[in-house]
Amino acid sequence: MMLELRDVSVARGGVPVLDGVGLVLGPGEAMVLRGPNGSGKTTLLRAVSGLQPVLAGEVSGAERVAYSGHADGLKANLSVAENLAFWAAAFGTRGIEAAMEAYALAPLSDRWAGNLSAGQKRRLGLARMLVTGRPVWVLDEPTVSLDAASVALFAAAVRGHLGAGGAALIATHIDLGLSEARVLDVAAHRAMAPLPGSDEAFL
Ligand SMILES: Nc1ncnc2c1ncn2[C@@H]1O[C@H](COP(=O)(O)OP(=O)(O)OP(=O)(O)O)[C@@H](O)[C@H]1O
Repeated sequence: MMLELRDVSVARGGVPVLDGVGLVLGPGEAMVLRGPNGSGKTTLLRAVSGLQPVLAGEVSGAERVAYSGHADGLKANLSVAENLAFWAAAFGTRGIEAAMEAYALAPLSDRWAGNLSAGQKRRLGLARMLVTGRPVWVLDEPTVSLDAASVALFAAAVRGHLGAGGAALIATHIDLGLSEARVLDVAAHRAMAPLPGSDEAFL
C-alpha cells in the first residue's frame, strides 16, 4: 500500500466539504478525482499531502507524497536547471537529466524561471515531481496552461512513474488518456449541509 484514506472528512475555512472518503492506492496505481468546481478536490489533496489536518478519519502514506498544487513554487531568479537542482538537493536526490528530458526542458535550461511562459512554468513545476524521488504523486489540476503536446508529456511521465512502482492521485477536469486510472467522484462525498429552515431554534 502506498496511500490509504479511511473515512476521511475535510473542511475548508471551518466549513466541512467532504465526508467519508476512502481509497487505497498500491504501487503502479493511479486514481483521478472528479467533481464540480468547489466540491472539495483541492481541499482533499491538501489534506492527503499533510498541508492541512483532516477533520476526521485517517491518512496513511502522507510522508510518501510529492504534492503539486495550483502554484508552481518556482524560484523566479533561478534558471530552469537551477530550480530542478535546488529541489533535488532539498529532497536529497541526485540528477535532473531525466526530469529535463521528460518535459523537453533542455532548450530552456538556462532561462530564468520567472521569464517562462505559463505552460513552460507548469512543465517545470511538473518536472519537479521527478526529482523529489517520492513514490506518491498528488497533483491538483496538473494540465492547466499545457498544450496538447505537453499534456502528452505529462501523461507519459505519469505512466513511467506508475511503471516504476509509483502511484498517483490526480484532480483534473480533462481526459488525460490514462485509461488505467480509477475514478473517484467526490460529489458522492459532499458533506451534508444543514437543511434550509432547520435552524435548531425551531426544532
Ligand atoms: N480559504 C477558504 N476559506 C473558506 N472557504 C474556502 C477557502 N478556500 C476554498 N473554500 C471553499 O471550499 C470549497 C472547496 O474548495 P476546493 O478548492 O477544495 O474545491 P475544488 O473541488 O478543488 O474546486 P475546483 O474544481 O474549482 O478547483 C469551495 O466551496 C470553496 O469556495
